[in-house]
This record gives sequence, C-alpha cells and structure tokens, in this order.
Amino acid sequence: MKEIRIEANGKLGPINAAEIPRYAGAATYARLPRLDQVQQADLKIVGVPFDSGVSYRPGARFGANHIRESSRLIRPYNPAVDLSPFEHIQVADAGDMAVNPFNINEAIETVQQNALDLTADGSKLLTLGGDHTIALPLLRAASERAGEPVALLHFDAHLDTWDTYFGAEYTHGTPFRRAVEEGILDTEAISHVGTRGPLYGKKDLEDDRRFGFGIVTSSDVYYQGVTEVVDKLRQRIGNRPLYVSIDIDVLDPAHAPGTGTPEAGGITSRELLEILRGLRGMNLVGADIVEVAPAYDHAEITGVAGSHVAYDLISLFADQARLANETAAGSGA
Ligand SMILES: N=C(N)NCCCC(=O)O
Ligand SMILES: [Zn+2]
Ligand SMILES: [Zn+2]
Repeated sequence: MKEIRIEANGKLGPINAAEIPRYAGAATYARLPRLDQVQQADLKIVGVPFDSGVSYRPGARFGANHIRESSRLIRPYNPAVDLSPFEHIQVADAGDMAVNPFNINEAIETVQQNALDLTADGSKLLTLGGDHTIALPLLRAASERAGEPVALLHFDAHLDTWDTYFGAEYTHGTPFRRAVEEGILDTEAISHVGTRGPLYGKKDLEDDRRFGFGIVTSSDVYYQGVTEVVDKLRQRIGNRPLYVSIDIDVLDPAHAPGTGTPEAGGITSRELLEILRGLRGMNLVGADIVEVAPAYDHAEITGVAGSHVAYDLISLFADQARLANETAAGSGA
C-alpha cells in the first residue's frame, strides 16, 4: 500500500497517523522511513538482535523489534523540549545487523564493522539492542569516529565493569571494563547512573572507582533530585564527545519488567527522561538502548519506555542540529 508521510524541511518523516492508522503496516522505529527510502540520513536507528552475552534471562535479541512495535504511537512534536525532532535531522531505520548468535567474538567484530560502515558518511547511530555486550564494539566505533576516547554516561542498575563470567571476557556484565582496558573511554568523564542492587563484594566498587567511573546511584537520584544530578554530570563531562548507553534495567522493574536482570529500587521513566532532557547542548556522538527482553514484558510497558527513551535521545541529536543551524544563521554563514 502507498505510504503517506509527514515531510518538512526536506526531511522525510513518519507515516502520517491521520492518514494511515498507526497500527497498520510493518514497524520501523516511530514509523520513520527505512534507510533505503531516503537519500541520506543524519541519524540511523539500527537494531542488534543479539543476546548470547547474558548471564540470566535471555530474550534481548527480540528487543529492537519490540521497541519498534511499541513506538507506533510516537507523535512528531516533543513538547518537553519544544522541538519536532524529525524536522531537524533526517532519521531513518537501518534495520538489523546480522550477528552470529553462536560466536560472541565474531558478533562483536560484526557490530563494530557495521557501526563503522553505517557512520562512514558522517551520520550518527542510535542502536537498539540486544544485550549490553554490544556496547563494547559500539564504543570502539564511536571513539574511532570521534578520533579520541569518548566520555560515557552509562544508565544501568549494574556496573557492567566485572572481569569475567565462567572465564568469558565478553559478556553483558563486562563491556565497560574492557572499554577502559582498551583505552577507548576518556576516564576523566565516565559515570554510571542509576546503579543499585547487590554486588559480589565491595571490591566491585573499588575496581570500578579505580577505572575512573563516577557513580550516581538510584538513591542519589531520589535524594538529590534530577536537577542536581544533571548539573554534576554536565560538569564532569563538559563538551567532550559523549556516548550514552542505556540499559533499560536502570528503570525500576515496575517501569521496565521486560528485561533480563531486574533489580528493585530503580529510577522512574520520568526521572530517566528528565535526566536525558538535561543533557541538551552536550556533544552527543552516539547512543544505545539495550536489554529489552519482551518475553518478560507486560502490556508493552518496557517497549513503550524504550521507545520514549529513544525519542528523547533522538530529540537530543536533533537539538544539536537545531543549535548548529541557528548559530550558523546568526553568524551570517
Ligand atoms: N548488563 C546487565 N543488564 N546485567 C549484568 C548482570 C551481570 C550479572 O549477572 O552479575
Ligand atoms: Zn543492567
Ligand atoms: Zn547493563
């Protein structure tokens, strides 16, 4: 059937829900065009159906498509930041990477190579996982594109700086330790947000601090509030190239039951969205949303959370473009 899309400023936007009911047709993120339907994209949304790195419940391989399905209700204007993101940048859904479920090392290579290929034209990536293992190759690609180690905001119940599981170095509990070892993170500007829950021992925290991570726990968000937390994060990171990795289990299981390693006492989806909105104007170079496992979801609670988190991340990318265009216009360029 013919697609009727919203178009503005030369950007091809979502299928118009006033013309074609939003539940009709195959799902792309927010009913945006596929990458092959646009000339060029500033931001590509790509799925990584991979969960061979999990330590508990499997199923995040279905996460990207679940987020896509749960994103049909997304509307084009984001009032929280007064922006129609899809009018400022061309966003397109690049589909899924074909990763080997039986060979983690090969899967990691594939994600890294695909991320480099997708960004060769200067575009940016928003990746939908997949388990957290994939953050390592995505960070490798992001730091290569940035030409320097990147700052990291890591939203997660977990540290994911553990060493090995069953002798395996590449798992969803270890990507950020590997990333520090590989020198792809700017260790002056890395922080976890939303950390909570039982650890193996105090050494987990000591190791983590030694690697350079700051921690904003889920309790810190509660006691200090979003504004203070955002101020601290902005001070720590400044204008460095910033990668944002969001493990959906940063949210309380009430807000995101569909995930593999849930921990009680998490932040709310409102707090997460507000913290993200607080990052406006920062130098965001890439982002991911991982660990959505639909088999444990109910009523698309986790899918909707993931799709809205993606929307506010897209709004951050779009806001950067809006600011750059305004600056260029203001200087008469
Ligand atoms: N990255 C996520 N979601 N979880 C890591 C949990 C590691 C563990 O089982 O100890
Ligand atoms: Zn986690
Ligand atoms: Zn994680």
